[in-house]
Amino acid sequence: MDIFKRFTVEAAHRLPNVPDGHKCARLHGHSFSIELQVSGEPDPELGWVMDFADLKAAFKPIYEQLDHHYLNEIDGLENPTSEQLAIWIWQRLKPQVPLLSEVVVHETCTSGCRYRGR
Ligand SMILES: Nc1nc2c(c(=O)[nH]1)N=C([C@H](O)[C@H](O)COP(=O)(O)OP(=O)(O)OP(=O)(O)O)CN2
Ligand SMILES: [Zn+2]
Repeated sequence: MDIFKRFTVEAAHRLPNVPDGHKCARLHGHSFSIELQVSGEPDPELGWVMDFADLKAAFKPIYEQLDHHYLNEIDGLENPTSEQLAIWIWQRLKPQVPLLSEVVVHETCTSGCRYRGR
């Protein structure tokens, strides 16, 4: 069974490696929607795969590094595409949440990325 929790990260970025004239080379911001999915069997007594509150607590230090920050200034996010942000989150959260199965980054209402560790 898969459970998920969504977070909104307000952040600025620019994409430094895009071709000349690309709009994303300019500084701009997004309300990134980050969805974390955790997969496993529900505990027979508790009835849940994992307490949503524990997932929120595990993500909190990562969230705080991102929210209301300029992503390009964060170590490992010098080229903060949706793809790189999903990988960056996965690498930091997976050791804390072994049942983590997917990180989804919605950069806009129509664009985003799903990452499952590969
Ligand atoms: N594969 C990727 N492509 C693009 C990324 C990315 O992270 N990965 N990022 C961007 C920009 O950051 C941009 O802010 C988002 O791009 P886009 O979806 O083109 O944004 P729009 O709101 O302009 O989309 P429309 O649906 O066309 O209005 C670019 N590409
Ligand atoms: Zn962008």
